[in-house]
Amino acid sequence: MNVRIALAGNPNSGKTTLFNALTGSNQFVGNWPGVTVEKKEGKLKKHEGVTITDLPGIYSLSPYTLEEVVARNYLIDQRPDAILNIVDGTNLERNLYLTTQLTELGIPVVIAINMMDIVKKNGDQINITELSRELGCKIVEISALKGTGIMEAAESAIAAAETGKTVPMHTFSGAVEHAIAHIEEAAVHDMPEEQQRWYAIKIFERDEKALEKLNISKETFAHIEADIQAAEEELDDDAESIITNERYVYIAQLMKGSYKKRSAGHLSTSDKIDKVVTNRFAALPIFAVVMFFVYYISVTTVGTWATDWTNDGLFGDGWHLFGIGAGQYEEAITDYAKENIWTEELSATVEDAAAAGVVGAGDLLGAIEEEDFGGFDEAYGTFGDSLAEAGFDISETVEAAMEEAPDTSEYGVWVPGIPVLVESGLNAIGCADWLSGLILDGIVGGVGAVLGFVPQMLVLFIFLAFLESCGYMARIAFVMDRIFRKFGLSGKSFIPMLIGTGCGVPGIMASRTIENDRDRKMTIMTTTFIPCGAKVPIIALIASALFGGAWWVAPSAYFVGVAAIVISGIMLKKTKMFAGDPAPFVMELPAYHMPTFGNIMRSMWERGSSFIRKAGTIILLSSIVIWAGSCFGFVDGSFGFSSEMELENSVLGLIGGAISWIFAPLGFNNIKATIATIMGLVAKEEVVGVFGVLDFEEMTRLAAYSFLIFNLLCAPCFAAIGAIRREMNSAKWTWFAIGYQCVFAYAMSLIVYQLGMLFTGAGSVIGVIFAAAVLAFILYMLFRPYKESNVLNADSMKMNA
Ligand SMILES: Nc1nc2c(ncn2[C@@H]2O[C@H](COP(=O)(O)OP(=O)(O)OP(=O)(O)O)[C@@H](O)[C@H]2O)c(=O)[nH]1
Ligand SMILES: [Mg+2]
Repeated sequence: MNVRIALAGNPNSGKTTLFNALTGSNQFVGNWPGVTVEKKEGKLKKHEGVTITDLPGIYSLSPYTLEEVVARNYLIDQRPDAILNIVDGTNLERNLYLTTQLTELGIPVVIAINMMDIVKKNGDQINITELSRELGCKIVEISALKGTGIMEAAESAIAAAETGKTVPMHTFSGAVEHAIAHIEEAAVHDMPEEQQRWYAIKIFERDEKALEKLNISKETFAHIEADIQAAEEELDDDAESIITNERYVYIAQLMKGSYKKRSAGHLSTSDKIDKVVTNRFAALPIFAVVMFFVYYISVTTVGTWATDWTNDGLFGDGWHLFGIGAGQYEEAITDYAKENIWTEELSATVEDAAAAGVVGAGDLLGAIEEEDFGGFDEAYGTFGDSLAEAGFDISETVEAAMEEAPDTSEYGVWVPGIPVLVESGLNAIGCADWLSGLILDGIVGGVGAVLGFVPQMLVLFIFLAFLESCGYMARIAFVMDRIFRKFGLSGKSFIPMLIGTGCGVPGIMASRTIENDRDRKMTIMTTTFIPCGAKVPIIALIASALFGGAWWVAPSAYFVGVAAIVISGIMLKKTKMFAGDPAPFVMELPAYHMPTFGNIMRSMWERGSSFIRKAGTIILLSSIVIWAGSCFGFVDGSFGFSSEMELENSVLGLIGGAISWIFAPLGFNNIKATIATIMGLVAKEEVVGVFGVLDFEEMTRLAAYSFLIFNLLCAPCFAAIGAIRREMNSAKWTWFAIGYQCVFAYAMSLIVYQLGMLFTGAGSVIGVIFAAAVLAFILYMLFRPYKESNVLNADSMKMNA
């Protein structure tokens, strides 16, 4: 026995929630319409040979958008053995429109009325027996979220699949039925009987896709056309509207007989919340504050704390178990530092350096004044060399004192970090030098550097999952529409960008819900400007290593992404390819609800686990490649391996050195930054991975920020480029998208770096002139009056070819 059951229903009715519950899958669920854009298959739990297919949501079987086509084609061409029609009980009337069409397909239908928990809470009543009799199929009340009734629904669908078809109970008016009967006779009588009615209705509606598929001869068609026109004349409307109207009349009558709403007219809690969060003036500030806190908490506070522990503890020297002994150590080391490190002489040197404006001296001074040894140690590690170079060498005092300093592991319960354990393990077995180098520097160092950021990302994903599944993000799409519209994108473009905060690949795929081809292309091109999960570590690394964990770095990266989208939208809209207004925004706003803990965790894990999987595969591999590239090279004129290879002589260094000039105008023409940027194309996590393997090399803050901007905005990783290729379905458009992203990133970094250098007083004349020219061009594009032209659309067609 092999039964195929398809879950079909309106967007946001709970299909995927039910699918996950029935099959134990982990498909993404969100509280807005259009979450699922591809069909997904799974096996029904505790039942042999039952396959369940989750489909994208559809409002009718006449699709408008790409993902709706996926659903319709599956139902019509693959013909599942039964359809489990998920109906949102809180929106019964609108949902039944699809039901009336599904029952005509000649496939057995079982209706599952979902969200019964809310329906009951609202005190509304649905008369199942009556409705079931009228529609001619079995109805089960369920709550996919709470898990009630779901197995019964699935089992009813299996039973329906085994016993045969659903008989459509609804008949259209006389004139229409007359025409349909004729059409069945003339055009589709050689089809399986149960499919005839559906095709006849579609032919009556003059549905292009159905007509295309059936290949009806000219004479037959003329004959049919006469029948259709007769009905149109009699009912004084066009065929498609006749069918639509009659369906609505039928549904209204169904509702009258089987649905009782408790109270009408009073504002629901959802409406009350919406009055505030979608308020014309307050909406954006509220959103900005919400996003600020999300990024601030996940990257700066909780995130930093968790990441510090993984980086310095788990993948570092080690940590105090449960913090036992940490306090004593803190006291001991502070006392020791006050006596031996922060001598008057050293403090004076640092003060002088700070007065002379040496980078990092302020951080050191601050740490000394606050008696914060951790902060001092970190700042010394980063800026010690630059102080020495500027003639304020404090290394002698510090290094000498550190020899005798109290050791963390003598206090409390000390758990050594993974590198320490691995190193002592390798030493114990007398491992060869190169092998322990590969394992420690290549694998543990590279993969560890990336994994260290996992906690931070998980925190971010929890917040995003909450905002998504409670329904807030759907409002933001609505609010953003008012703004996005001004620069040529619709609010619908916001959803892909939102999903893109996790990973660009599903983000790009989510652009399928956008009907208008031009809007969709523009969204695909700009979605990856939003920092994805893999870019978060880059932001965090630069924020902590070069900006001393400044609070504004992480939110600023997010706003750079949004600004890039806005600027690109305005500029692109003024080009030939994207001229024209975005399609009107239509999306229903789902009711708010409290997400379940399980759902949030699932969503977080969905996004986070791919990151961890990548660490185990592609990042592991490229870490090894980078390690090898940095250890093999030319020593004294001959090629070979050395664990003490100078970067400049290594293979990696030679490659990086050969092309680093490209980034000179952006301020980071050093070999590591170049290699990191290139490896970023493999996976953005690699940018951090490279610094992990190759150690962080000093950059000025301005150069680092320029490096950050470039890496945030330039072409995404290969996986995302692949997604762009698939969704654009054209090599030309893919190249155009990548080219645009890289050029745009370059321009932005150039402007920031060169004009920033002006403020430091060290700007170069040529650089500033170039940057100013680029800025002037962008401003010109932004403020140039907008001309619409018809000829231009032809060009966009050409590019599609
Ligand atoms: N209160 C309540 N909420 C539910 C129930 N079932 C689903 N939801 C919520 O409804 C929202 C939409 O659920 P999904 O499963 O993503 O809906 P879908 O039909 O797959 O949506 P698309 O993929 O967009 O077509 C989510 O926020 C769910 O948590 C239910 O029985 N009760
Ligand atoms: Mg879904």
